[in-house]
Amino acid sequence: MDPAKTYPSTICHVVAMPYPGRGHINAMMNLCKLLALKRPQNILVTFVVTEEWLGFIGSDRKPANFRFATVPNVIPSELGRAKDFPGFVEAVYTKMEAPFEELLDRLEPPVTAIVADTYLISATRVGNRRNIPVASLWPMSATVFSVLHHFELLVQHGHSPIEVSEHGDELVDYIPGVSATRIIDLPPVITPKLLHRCLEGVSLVSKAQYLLFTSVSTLEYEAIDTLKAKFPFPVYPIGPTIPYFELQKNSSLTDGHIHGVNYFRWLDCQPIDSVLYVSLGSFLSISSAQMDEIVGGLQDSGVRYLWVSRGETGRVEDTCGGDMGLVVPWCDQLKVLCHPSVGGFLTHCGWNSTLEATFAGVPMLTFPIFWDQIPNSKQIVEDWKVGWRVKKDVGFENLVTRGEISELVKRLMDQKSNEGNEMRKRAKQLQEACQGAITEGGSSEANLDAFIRDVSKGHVGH
Ligand SMILES: O=c1ccn([C@@H]2O[C@H](COP(=O)(O)OP(=O)(O)O[C@H]3O[C@H](CO)[C@@H](O)[C@H](O)[C@H]3O)[C@@H](O)[C@H]2O)c(=O)[nH]1
Repeated sequence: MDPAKTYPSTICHVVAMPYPGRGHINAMMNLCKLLALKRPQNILVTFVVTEEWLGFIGSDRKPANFRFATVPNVIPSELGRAKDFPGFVEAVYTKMEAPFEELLDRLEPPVTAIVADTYLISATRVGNRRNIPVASLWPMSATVFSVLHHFELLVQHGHSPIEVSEHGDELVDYIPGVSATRIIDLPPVITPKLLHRCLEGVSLVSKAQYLLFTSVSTLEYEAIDTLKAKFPFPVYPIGPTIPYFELQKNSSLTDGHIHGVNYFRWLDCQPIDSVLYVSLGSFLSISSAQMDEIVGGLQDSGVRYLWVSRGETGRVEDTCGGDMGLVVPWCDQLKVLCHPSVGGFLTHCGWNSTLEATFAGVPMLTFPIFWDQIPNSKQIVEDWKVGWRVKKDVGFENLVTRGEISELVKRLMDQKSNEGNEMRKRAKQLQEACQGAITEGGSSEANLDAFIRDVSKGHVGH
């Protein structure tokens, strides 16, 4: 669709505003592509990012009725964002409203609905002021949403603020829809100001007209059901918001080239379920001493691995390398996880990675680093029982040793072990639940259709 073209006023124009971070943008992008693909004639999606982010994603494949629009770089650069995370969040909360509103003034055709990341409170405010319906997209688990939505309960029980080093093992069993969780497995308070900002985003959901979850209803049935009962508007789990609809697009022979290596071809040559995929996130990194233990543990295990390592690629390559492993700076993660040779995932438990591994039926070793990754790890290990913890006590300095890592990796990848087989069986069950949700008549598919029907009311062809 040509941005300069005029569109019929009857077209349903959805403006999407993601939070400017990879995990958030990916989820919003996948939702928007699905919306556009489902109604190629009746929906136009305008996806709003900063000029810097357009440089990163502007050349991505997209449907014809999906276009980008930009706001100026009013926030600190993505490159080095982790250096002052609180400052970055503050800028997102305070600097994006005016340029977003100015952009809306210029956009044609008139905007029918805004889909905004829950953390983008400015987009909700602008929508409210202009009487445009807002769908708040929560990019993390419904469980984490429930914890934050009921944060007052933690305060009432004396569990926040709290000294985690002394009370970390106390159980929180009063958050509606959330299974009993140790304090140490809840999202940690990074700074009081950040917590305040985050709670502000969650509380502003009450001013939206829809709440969308990137999750799947069967994965978090109780949390989602409780929240459905709380809000007077539709709550739609539409996940997993991962690019499953692009899985068939390229064959592994033409795809997968990076730095002169074709990692898909390498995977094709490995035995089934033999490769551990390692990715510990793009944003915050672990200490170099811990990294050395992981590298050593992997080598000692004798297990094959494909490691996505940003920043430290050279260092990891120098130490790893060899026939057993491949180190790349980036890969097509969902496709890698779905490759038959991949039998395990050492993950930082970002929510998208968690959904992707679940969709692919791959058991996990969890190494959460911060925020929602910690409860995600708990959910993977204790609730779904599709993984084991590598890092047990996030926030404490003690290293997980190479010996511990090597043992866990060997145990996970041992195709003959009973406990491993039990876990693989459960991973396949969750995989079926995820894949069922997106097939015709599945829960997420039905929710997405209902959402499209709701927002396109009054527009032709809904
Ligand atoms: O080589 C790679 C590495 C990553 N990815 C993709 O990048 C995304 C990463 O997302 P996620 O796993 O959620 O990690 P983060 O980028 O760290 O996500 C941030 O955003 C998430 C969603 O809000 C939160 O759950 C995390 O804690 C937060 O760090 C996923 O879709 C991956 O498939 C690739 O495609 N190739």
